[in-house]
Amino acid sequence: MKKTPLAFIGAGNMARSLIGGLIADGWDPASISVSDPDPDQLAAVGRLFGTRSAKDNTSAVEQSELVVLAVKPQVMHDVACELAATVQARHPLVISIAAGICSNDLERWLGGNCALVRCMPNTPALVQSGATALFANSAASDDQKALAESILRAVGLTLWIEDESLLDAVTALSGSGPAYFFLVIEALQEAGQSLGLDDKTARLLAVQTAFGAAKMALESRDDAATLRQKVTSPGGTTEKALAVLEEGGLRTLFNDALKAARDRSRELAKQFGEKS
Ligand SMILES: NC(=O)C1=CN([C@@H]2O[C@H](COP(=O)(O)OP(=O)(O)OC[C@H]3O[C@@H](n4cnc5c(N)ncnc54)[C@H](O)[C@@H]3O)[C@@H](O)[C@H]2O)C=CC1
Ligand SMILES: O=C(O)[C@@H]1CCC=N1
Repeated sequence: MKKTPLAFIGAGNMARSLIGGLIADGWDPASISVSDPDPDQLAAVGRLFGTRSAKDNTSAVEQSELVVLAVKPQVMHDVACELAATVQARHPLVISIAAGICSNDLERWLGGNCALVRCMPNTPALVQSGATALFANSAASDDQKALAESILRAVGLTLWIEDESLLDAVTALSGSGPAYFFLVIEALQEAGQSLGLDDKTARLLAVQTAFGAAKMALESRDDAATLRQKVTSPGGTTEKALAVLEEGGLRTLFNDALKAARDRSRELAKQFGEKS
């Protein structure tokens, strides 16, 4: 069992996805301390995973070598300032998963000279199929980078980026991305039902088709466009459906959607990152 003492600050959706994935990968729940001012959230995580519930954020960090900040961007300033003294005394590696909040703002709030990895995971981490891009600040050592990578790799694919500003694009693509695919599954299910399939049948066919397509895209040597062409028989059914999607502007819609998410990530940085 892996026993590096970890703290999760915030016990919400993303913390649960990461903790669930880590435990499934063999992490000892007793080495994970979690804090959250909402007693229901904290109790739910303890019940689900058998992690330790800390009485507050500071005591969670006091016992840990690695701290994952899993709170909303809106509260990151207050949480980081509250933890600054403990972080300066113990020098844990700090990992932030917050959308938008830049490493230099976070480092300043934590008291300066602090090893920091900023990353953008996604909720499929819960089933160890996450995708995470990571960025390390200059204070993070190679060993600390390797530790951060090992945590996120336990819950899926990891890759490093050198240019922190690209995390806004990563957030738009893979951070928010599971929601786009869930929407497509919902839409396919509803369309199947409107053609007469019962809801269970429509759901199963939509979900398994999404899974099969993703698995093929991951495992095949062909790119997505080639795989799409192989489904599309000339004069057949797929051709008709794809023509409707292309004429409806699906590509433009996704382009606009990702731009909107990227811009919101930039706004979050401005809105919540300028505090001293
Ligand atoms: N949900 C997602 O798919 C993803 C979220 N993120 C990022 O993860 C972070 C958390 O997002 P979610 O888990 O979705 O939010 P959430 O709202 O589910 O969880 C946030 C948790 O923080 C707790 N909290 C609030 N104030 C606190 C404080 N002062 N100290 C400690 N805990 C406090 C809340 O009670 C809540 O349980 C955000 O910064 C978000 O940008 C990143 C990748 C994907
Ligand atoms: O919607 C959000 O702001 C967060 C960041 C990426 C996914 N969820």
